[in-house]
Amino acid sequence: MLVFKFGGASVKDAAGIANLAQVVKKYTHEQLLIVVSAMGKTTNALEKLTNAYFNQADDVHELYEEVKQYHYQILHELFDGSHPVFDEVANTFVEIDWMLEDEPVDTYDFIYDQLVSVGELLSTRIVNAYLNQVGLTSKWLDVRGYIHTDNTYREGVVDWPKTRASVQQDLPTMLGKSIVVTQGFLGGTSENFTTTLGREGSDYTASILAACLQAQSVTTWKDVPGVLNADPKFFEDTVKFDELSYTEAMEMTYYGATVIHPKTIKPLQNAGIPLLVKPFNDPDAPGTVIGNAENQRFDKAIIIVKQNQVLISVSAKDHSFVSEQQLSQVYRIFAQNQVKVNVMQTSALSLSVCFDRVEERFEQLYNQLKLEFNVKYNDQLSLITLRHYQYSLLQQLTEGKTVLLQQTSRNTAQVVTAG
Ligand SMILES: Nc1ncnc2c1ncn2[C@@H]1O[C@H](COP(=O)(O)OP(=O)(O)O)[C@@H](O)[C@H]1O
Ligand SMILES: N[C@@H](CC(=O)OP(=O)(O)O)C(=O)O
Repeated sequence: MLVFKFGGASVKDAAGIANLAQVVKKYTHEQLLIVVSAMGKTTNALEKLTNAYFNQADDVHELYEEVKQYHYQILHELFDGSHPVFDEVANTFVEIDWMLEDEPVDTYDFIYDQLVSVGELLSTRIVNAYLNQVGLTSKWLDVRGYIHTDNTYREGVVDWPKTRASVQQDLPTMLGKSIVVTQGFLGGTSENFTTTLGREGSDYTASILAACLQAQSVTTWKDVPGVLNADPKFFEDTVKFDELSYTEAMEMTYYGATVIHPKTIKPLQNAGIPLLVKPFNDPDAPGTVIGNAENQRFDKAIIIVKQNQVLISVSAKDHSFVSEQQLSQVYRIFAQNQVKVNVMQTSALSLSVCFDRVEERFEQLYNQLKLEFNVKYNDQLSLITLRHYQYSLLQQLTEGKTVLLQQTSRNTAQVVTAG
């Protein structure tokens, strides 16, 4: 049994969905579970809609119409107007209609998940209908009844025993009968509310389902030839890895390589399932196999750049030395605000922490820190991480930039720069 994951870029238009079907056609001799993300940039559009609705802004209906138009245009390109998928999609939009009618009373994170999740519900309806239309028998599955999470909205924590039991109970029989198409990124709470697993979490969904089903492999179909030593959107002369160890892949994604969601690798490593990263526009190309590759040599360094970073500097109000108690207090505040620390450095009198600027969380984090400490910060920074680096590359990448923090170990160098 194989698990395929198709991300937003692969299903961004009608041609993408037709291409998905062509890829799937090559594997009809296998049992196939297909995990699909929201189409194109739908999640970003739904995030905007959530913000507008939460703040009761004037453009709520305009933003909603844009999402609708985008989906209906693709539907009209793929299906005859009388196809039942039009009703399925309309019924899915009704979930948004109901929410938008009332004023927001729940928390932002709760509302976010109920609205943003619609992207994956729509894309899977469309993909499933299209596969059936071209003769690839497939069934739509609501993943929210299978991936059980707690109620940490926007960052649902998976209840593995419950998830494993549900998945193992129904999926093997379903997969024996047809292809199964389901949503990435989503989970469900015990009260049947929708959760999401964190932005770009569909890779993680594929990994969870594969681990529960002891799948042969997971393939994530991407717009790149495989895992490269750097993001080709920002660097020229990148090289593709034919193989990569689970450990190296975990390190890369932990430091911010966006090609795979960081939570994806561990469940696959535990279950000994390889992760294939392949190009959706050249399905026969070998891509990258992430598995038990050992003693790998890295002739070229891996470069990971995270933008929109904040470097905050915290010191005691009484100007005393940084103590373990203060360190734990600072970490507690970061954890409470669900802000992940990317790099941390202490000196005698201050503690510097680098993290992603997430607008909805930043203000509260800053205010809480300010209550207990003296706080200064710089923003709009970049965090450059190099794995298997040479000193000359570090110099080259930081040339002409102001370095605000630097940390190096034998394998890894991290630099926070302005600009
Ligand atoms: N080291 C890397 N190797 C390959 N792609 C990378 C790397 N780092 C970042 N990327 C980016 O990851 C993108 C593919 O991942 P993503 O956009 O999450 O795909 P999808 O959402 O379609 O699953 C590429 O377009 C590329 O810009
Ligand atoms: N649609 C969600 C989940 C996801 O994983 O998407 P993608 O596979 O396109 O990165 C997001 O954009 O966050």
